[in-house]
Amino acid sequence: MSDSVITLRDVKKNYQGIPILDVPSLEIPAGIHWLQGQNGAGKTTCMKVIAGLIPFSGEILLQQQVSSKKDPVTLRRLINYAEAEPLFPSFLTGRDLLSLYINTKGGDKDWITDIVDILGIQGYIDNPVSSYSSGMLKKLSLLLAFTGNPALILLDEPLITIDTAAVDTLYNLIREKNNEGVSFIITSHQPFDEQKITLTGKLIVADKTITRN
Ligand SMILES: Nc1ncnc2c1ncn2[C@@H]1O[C@H](COP(=O)(O)OP(=O)(O)OP(=O)(O)O)[C@@H](O)[C@H]1O
Repeated sequence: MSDSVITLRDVKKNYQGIPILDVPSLEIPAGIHWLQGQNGAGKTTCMKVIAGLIPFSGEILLQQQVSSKKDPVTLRRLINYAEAEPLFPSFLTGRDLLSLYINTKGGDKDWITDIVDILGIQGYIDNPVSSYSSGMLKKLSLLLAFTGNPALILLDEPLITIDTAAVDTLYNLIREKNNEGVSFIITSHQPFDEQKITLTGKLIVADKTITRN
């Protein structure tokens, strides 16, 4: 695997003409990165740009090979994203969403089923997501971010609303997948337990740009 997981080249993102991100050049090495910045600095915008979920100008390269310009579909398949405050169509059940993700993204179904059990989602997986509490919804959304065979997983505020047992499970999942070569970019306003995951470095979003620290 290339040492670089994500490269940004002249990436610019505006909302209604207002510049939010302007990153001339950034290379992010493989590993586990903590994306930091003040409220409104542009962390979520940065994740949505990298995940290919919102339009932007410039180019993103995954592992110096897969280009957002030339191969956006492959790029999206290899990058998973869990939103800070997930929203899903209310009439779908957790199982509907899980099946949809597994069918679209592939990956190891048995491994995912084991995680459903470990996270304790099996008790409500057949209920519509409209009946889920915010923590239940968050666990489901984190689980969905681990489906398929991603090269990079983006987790936006994964520690909020989940209980301490789920936080430990999440740390274990991150460690396990990182050992298999998956990289992570994670935002959190709370510090990580660095006894449980080893961070590669920090990415700071400020003044519309992103710097490595
Ligand atoms: N859909 C949108 N339309 C217009 N402006 C937006 C939109 N989404 C975000 N913004 C603006 O872009 C800027 C960056 O927002 P973003 O959500 O990326 O920040 P953040 O660093 O994730 O913040 P927080 O720590 O509060 O979650 C903010 O000024 C915000 O108001």
